[in-house]
Amino acid sequence: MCMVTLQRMLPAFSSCCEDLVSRWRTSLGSKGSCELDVWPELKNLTGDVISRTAFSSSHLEGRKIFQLQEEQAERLITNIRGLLIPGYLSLPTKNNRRMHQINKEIESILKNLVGKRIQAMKQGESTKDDLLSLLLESNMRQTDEHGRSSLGMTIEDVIEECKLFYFAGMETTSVLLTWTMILLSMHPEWQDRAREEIMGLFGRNKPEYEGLSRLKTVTMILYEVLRLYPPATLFSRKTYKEMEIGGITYPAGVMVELPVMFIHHDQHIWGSDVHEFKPDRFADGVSKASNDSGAFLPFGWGPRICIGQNFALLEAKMAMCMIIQSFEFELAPSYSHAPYTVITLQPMHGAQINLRAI
Ligand code: HEM
Repeated sequence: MCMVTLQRMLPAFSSCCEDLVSRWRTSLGSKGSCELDVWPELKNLTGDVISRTAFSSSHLEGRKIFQLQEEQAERLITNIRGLLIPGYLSLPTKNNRRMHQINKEIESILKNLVGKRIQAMKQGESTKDDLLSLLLESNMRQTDEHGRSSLGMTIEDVIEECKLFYFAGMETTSVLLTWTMILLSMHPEWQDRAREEIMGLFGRNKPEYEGLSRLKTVTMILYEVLRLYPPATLFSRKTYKEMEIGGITYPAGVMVELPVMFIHHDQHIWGSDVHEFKPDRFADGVSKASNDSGAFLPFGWGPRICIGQNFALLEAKMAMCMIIQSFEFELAPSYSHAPYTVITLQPMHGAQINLRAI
């Protein structure tokens, strides 16, 4: 996603963050402090951001889709964790019937939404600065340039892409923000350093694009969080023909897993302080942070690298700036540290944090 496009999405980022901060302010009560499990809150935030940036004016419909998809993911995990017998997913169990129904509901909302947008575009209505318009515009351009509609995506493809935005973009960014709040609670000296930088650049004003791209300490902190707690702990590839990797010959059809978590925690690459939270290691950029410039892989690598990485980092910077401008935070006594993987790396018992207004 190019920087100009991202810049145009900034108002959507900041208005979602404003909603979050004012909701948290309301929970503070008369003492000016409160305990909050920030994880579901931050999931709400990133879901809201994707809804608004993907579907702008129709973001309430977008939010409905994402809520349905969240229910779908939970039901799928329940199924996977349960006893798996061949054909189990096709049995008309209560869970499977609901999953089928959810699928139908999502597709029908999306079909309607995409159809309306295509109609509006054909009638020359001004396009919106959202992901759906970007997708449809580039699809139409491709169709025109080549004069063949077969190169463009079908409505079904567009619908699948819209669904992917949620899976790829919402959960990942929410866990990045959650681990960042947890680690800045564990390391208050870094919370202070981040606040100093943020207040120096923006004071109490709304962060703008120029300032966000000058944040150094906050960027180092986000990188260190992504190193220690990568939202995607591994990714997979399949050999499509016989090939040699690292001196071993693999036949076609072998699944190869890249263990991002292990690479990010390898002391031969990062040094003996590998398990410590030390954002300073990124002071001279990613390539100087370790002895292997390709070892930092939170967004994947190669042709399938995350297309949303700039989007995610800008969103995370905006959110952290607005949170840190308004609150000091520390871990609540009820917090218990238990990272575990359910597709993404999550805090098993939530992220209970004490917030205090500043
Ligand atoms: C901290 C946040 C994020 C992390 C850690 C992350 C991580 C990743 C990783 C590791 C991959 C590559 C998977 C592979 O190679 O098999 C990926 C792919 C992808 N990501 Fe992200 N992502 C994040 C945010 C986002 C956002 C916000 C969006 C959309 C707005 C997004 C959209 C995508 C898409 C569409 C792909 C598939 C690209 C392809 O297959 O060509 N991601 N992401």
